[in-house]
Amino acid sequence: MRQVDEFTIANKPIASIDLMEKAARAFVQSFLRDEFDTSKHIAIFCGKGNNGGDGLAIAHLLLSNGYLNIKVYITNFSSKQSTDFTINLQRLEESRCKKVILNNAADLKNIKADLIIDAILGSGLNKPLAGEYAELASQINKAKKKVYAVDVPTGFFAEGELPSNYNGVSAFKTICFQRPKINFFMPESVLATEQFEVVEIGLDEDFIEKQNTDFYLIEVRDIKKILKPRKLFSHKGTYGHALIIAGNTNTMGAALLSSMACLHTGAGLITACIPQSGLIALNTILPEVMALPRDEYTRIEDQHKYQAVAIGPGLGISTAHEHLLESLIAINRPLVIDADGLNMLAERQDLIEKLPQYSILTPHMKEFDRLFGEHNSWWETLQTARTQARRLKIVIVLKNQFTFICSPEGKVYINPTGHPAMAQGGMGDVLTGVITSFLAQKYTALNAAILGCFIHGQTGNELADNHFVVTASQVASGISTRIQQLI
Ligand SMILES: NC(=O)C1=CN([C@@H]2O[C@H](COP(=O)(O)OP(=O)(O)OC[C@H]3O[C@@H](n4cnc5c(N)ncnc54)[C@H](O)[C@@H]3O)[C@@H](O)[C@H]2O)[C@@H](O)CC1
Repeated sequence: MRQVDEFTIANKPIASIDLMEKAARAFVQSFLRDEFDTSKHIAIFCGKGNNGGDGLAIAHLLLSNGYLNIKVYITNFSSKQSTDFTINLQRLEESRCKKVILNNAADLKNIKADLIIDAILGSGLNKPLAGEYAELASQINKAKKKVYAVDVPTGFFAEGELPSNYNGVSAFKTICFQRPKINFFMPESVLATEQFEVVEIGLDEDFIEKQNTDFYLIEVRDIKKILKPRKLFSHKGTYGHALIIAGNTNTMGAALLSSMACLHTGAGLITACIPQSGLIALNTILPEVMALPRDEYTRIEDQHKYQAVAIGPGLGISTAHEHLLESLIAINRPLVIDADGLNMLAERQDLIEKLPQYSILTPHMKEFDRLFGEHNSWWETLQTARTQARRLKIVIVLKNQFTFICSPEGKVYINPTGHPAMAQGGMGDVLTGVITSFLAQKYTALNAAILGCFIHGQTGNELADNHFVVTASQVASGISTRIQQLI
């Protein structure tokens, strides 16, 4: 972002102070959508770098928007101050804004404010907080006020391994500039911010797009580019035959949910390979889906007739199932492997080495650790996932609130869709069905994973608008409508 910032200033008719003003305006616009009451007392904490410069510009703008109870606290913990901070400080001197200089954190007796804006340190953070900065962050947190952070909460690293003992500011919301920081997608970020919103500040988009990066945020426009409409004169054969090997006596629902999702995502034909005991349920609930009874099964005959094969949801672990997995891997055609398929793989590390290229693994964090060893942080987990995806030439879908899709080329695609209302059993089975369906329809493994995660999460998001909890069945049956809206 720093490079983009410099490029924009050098190549667009915009001075850095004006870019700061645009950033402050964008922050204030977003802030005003949440907080309308102009009688609120707002404490704005400013460092002396550009993050602090933003804070001063925000103070100025809030004053001109009728917020008269603004108090600006300036941290005087270092002698350095940025040019744009200095300019904005001069501008603020001319207003009636109350200012307090903090020479150390102890100068702050108590914070008499309804709201706090944190503009102490932003993306310039280059070491963990210590001394006065750490003390000030602790005092802000102890005040238990609603905190809005400017760009990045003070003390939070935008990228890289997050320290386990976070000691920075804990914000209610971070309003960040132009692009989300990668670490906002890590579960550990909840300690630093409950939510984040990205606001556009006019940085050069063409230049951003051309930057060399291994991290990509999946956006609607990407999905629209990948999705193909159904063609005139096409028939069920056009859209592939998916085989879903799933379900067991007590977990038949997993097979049904996966198959249902596969159906609503548009595969031409679907066969569910389930135990005899599930046939009545399958024929009753999903008459469109064919059955391949699994009782004595250790091999899948005619594997070539399936364009996509998934194994794992609710499958159960047994020697027969392990043989089945081994024989599928031996055929050397890409597979989608989930749940017990992954658990069996974890017990057979030799099979991991033989995984067909462009297979898709869909582990949650625990399954991932069983496969590739324990990790201490999400950043570490993500690095292993990238390395393994590249080494084995597979796609790894690392499931979480924000799912990371690691490609065989070592890139990471971050899926922004999904909702806490979806945190319920069966949701992963549905995702497997959706991805398998896209694979059957001849999307590449990477695109099937990207489409699957995005559309699955977006369907959940839409449902969560009107539901406290969104069930896996609801998501499965809502997928088709969502795809149609995207196309
Ligand atoms: N393109 C962009 O990203 C834009 C950025 N702007 C703002 O500029 C900010 C970045 O500004 P700066 O680069 O001046 O950096 P900061 O304002 O984040 O930090 C100021 C200085 O603090 C020092 N510092 C770092 N870690 C420290 C620590 N742990 N303890 C004590 N001191 C520490 C560093 O020397 C750093 O330069 C962004 O977060 C954003 O708010 C906006 O004004 C406009 C556009």
